[in-house]
Amino acid sequence: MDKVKVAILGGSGYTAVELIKLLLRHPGAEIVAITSRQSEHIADLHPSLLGRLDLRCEPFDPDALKSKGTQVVFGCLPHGTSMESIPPLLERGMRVIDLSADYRLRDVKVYEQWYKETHHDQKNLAQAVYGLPEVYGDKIVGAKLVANPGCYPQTAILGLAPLVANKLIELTGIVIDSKSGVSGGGRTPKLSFHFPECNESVTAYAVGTHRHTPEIEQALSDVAGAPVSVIFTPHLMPMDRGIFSTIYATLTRAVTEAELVELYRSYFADKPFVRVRTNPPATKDTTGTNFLDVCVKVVRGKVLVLAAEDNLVRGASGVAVQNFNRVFGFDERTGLM
Ligand SMILES: NC(=O)C1=CN([C@@H]2O[C@H](COP(=O)(O)OP(=O)(O)OC[C@H]3O[C@@H](n4cnc5c(N)ncnc54)[C@H](OP(=O)(O)O)[C@@H]3O)[C@@H](O)[C@H]2O)C=CC1
Ligand SMILES: CC(=O)N[C@@H](CCC(=O)OP(=O)(O)O)C(=O)O
Repeated sequence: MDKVKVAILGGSGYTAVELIKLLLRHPGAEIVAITSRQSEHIADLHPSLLGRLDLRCEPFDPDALKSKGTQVVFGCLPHGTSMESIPPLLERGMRVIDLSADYRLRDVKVYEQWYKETHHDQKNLAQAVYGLPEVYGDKIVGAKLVANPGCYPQTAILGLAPLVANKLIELTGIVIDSKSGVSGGGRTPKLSFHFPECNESVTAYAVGTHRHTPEIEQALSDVAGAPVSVIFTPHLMPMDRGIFSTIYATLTRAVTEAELVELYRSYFADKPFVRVRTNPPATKDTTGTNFLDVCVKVVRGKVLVLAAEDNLVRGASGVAVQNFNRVFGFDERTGLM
């Protein structure tokens, strides 16, 4: 089988370099182009790629990408920028897996409310598939535009899916307390991520306003078949990478921890990247992998879910490759195990 020809947008960023490393190991993918506003060799932008990929970054030009035979483009751009770049790629018949948030929320009004930006590509929003394979797996097969999920939402959605699918918790007032490493904010410099600002310190941010709230609610409402509402609070942790979420919900009936562990094991039995554990996971257990580790506990009548992942792999580039595998008919695990 010929390799699928791949292009990547936003070459200098963190998700791009993770994606490049994963795709270099993928037997069915060939990177034919990387775009960047910087006309540099990719190994000058990311020295870890020295000797592994001999490619100079190029300016974004949809016709040039098409002329190289590109079949799929991974967008590793900030939200807002992504929706400007993607329409001409789709028009030229290339598929897109977008790592930004621009195509995740089905309701454009919800996007504009939470992102405080006008959505410029409602046409393609209508055909986008939310790329969380464990929930929307069949819809991703052959999709033209995949909206890769956010990093935090994956821990919350997968952590809660078995409970909401089985109506075991109240669907309002679910509390999601999440912590992220600093790479979650990308490579582009921001003051709050400057080493002396965030090292040896922990803080919450975007309290009550974080844009992942509606994304979590949209997916969990799909799983529940009824509206779900959550209180989501992210925290910045002085570590390079990793996300840890502690989730609290109220049980609708008495159930033992052993029954819940069994439920989680059976719900994720055919989902190779979700590992159900009986002890609390640690971010380090998942570093550099596409695994999302989850543990469920019952404490004083409440259910607690503890979930950990690597924000750059499972939270972004790894799940993007998982989606690539689904779109092009590879085994879901290809290049990721
Ligand atoms: N970091 C994470 O953990 C996660 C990130 N995401 C999402 O993935 C996307 C990429 O994130 P990440 O790699 O971390 O971000 P980075 O800031 O590390 O990289 C984004 C890249 O996009 C390019 N870029 C930035 N601004 C513009 C602009 N105005 N116009 C054109 N290109 C621009 C730059 O590349 P160049 O200079 O080469 O042009 C930049 O390096 C974002 O949408 C992010 O929200 C999703 C899940 C997790
Ligand atoms: C630590 C940190 O700043 N994290 C980022 C998460 C970014 C991300 O993955 O989200 P999108 O793809 O939805 O932008 C944030 O909270 O904005």
